[in-house]
Amino acid sequence: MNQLSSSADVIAVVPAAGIGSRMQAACPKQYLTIGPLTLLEHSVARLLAHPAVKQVVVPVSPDDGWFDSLPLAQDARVLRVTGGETRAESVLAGLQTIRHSAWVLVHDAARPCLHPDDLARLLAVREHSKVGAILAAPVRDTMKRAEPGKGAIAHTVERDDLWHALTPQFFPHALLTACLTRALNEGATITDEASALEYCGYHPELVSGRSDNIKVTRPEDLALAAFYLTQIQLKEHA
Ligand SMILES: Nc1ccn([C@@H]2O[C@H](COP(=O)(O)OP(=O)(O)OP(=O)(O)O)[C@@H](O)[C@H]2O)c(=O)n1
Ligand SMILES: C[C@](O)(CO)[C@H](O)COP(=O)(O)O
Repeated sequence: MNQLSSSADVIAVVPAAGIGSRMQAACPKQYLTIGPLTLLEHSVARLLAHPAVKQVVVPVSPDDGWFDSLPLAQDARVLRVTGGETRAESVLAGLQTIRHSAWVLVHDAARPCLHPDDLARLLAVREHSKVGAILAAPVRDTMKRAEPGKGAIAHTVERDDLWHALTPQFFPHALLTACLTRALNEGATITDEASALEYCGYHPELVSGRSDNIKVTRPEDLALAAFYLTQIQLKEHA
């Protein structure tokens, strides 16, 4: 990738090598469309709309047959790399292509509704933090822990201080790469980037984010994401 002009610049990794099995769609969900664009294109565009985000690395499946047909593939700011068997391995593959960026953002391709204000507040964390932060939304519902393997309630989970982890997640490049590498090498269960830092003893900050920053995961999520994205874009162009 081109050397960045300033250490203030940020590179994003947008993991897009999943198959979207829970979506039960004809193609991986990152290539489903809202309006004229795929979820991937919406997610990348919302990151590149911020002036600090200079480049985006997109890990895709080795046999991905969709990415190269997108206009995105011709954008000099976007680099396709080969993803891994898990989201964490895909993110690490993306991180390993980055040479000159002190901080990195990781954002799910399946989260097209990122609000610019949330992104700006997350990026501001680097002005005071050396560990980084994630966007997160406080839990609203009463949370239940199920009895393992049964459709019955074991107990209610205390919801004070309980948050939904969202993305983007924002960390020093060297710290995230080191923590993710160690966590994967040691067989830790890593479902987001913050869990790799937690595994290594760090405590990333929680930046309260909008609950409409949903991850399109199940069939009913696509229409909701389309509604939220339309609402955000209407306000941006008001
Ligand atoms: N090996 C993988 C698995 C997932 N992802 C990406 O990580 C993001 C969040 O993962 P998830 O929502 O679980 O996507 P999928 O794994 O595709 O969905 P599913 O679990 O339903 O198959 C998605 O953008 C997905 O493309 C990835 O880059 N590499
Ligand atoms: C990273 C993430 O979106 C934070 O909530 C989530 O962990 C991704 O989980 P998935 O099962 O890979 O969708």
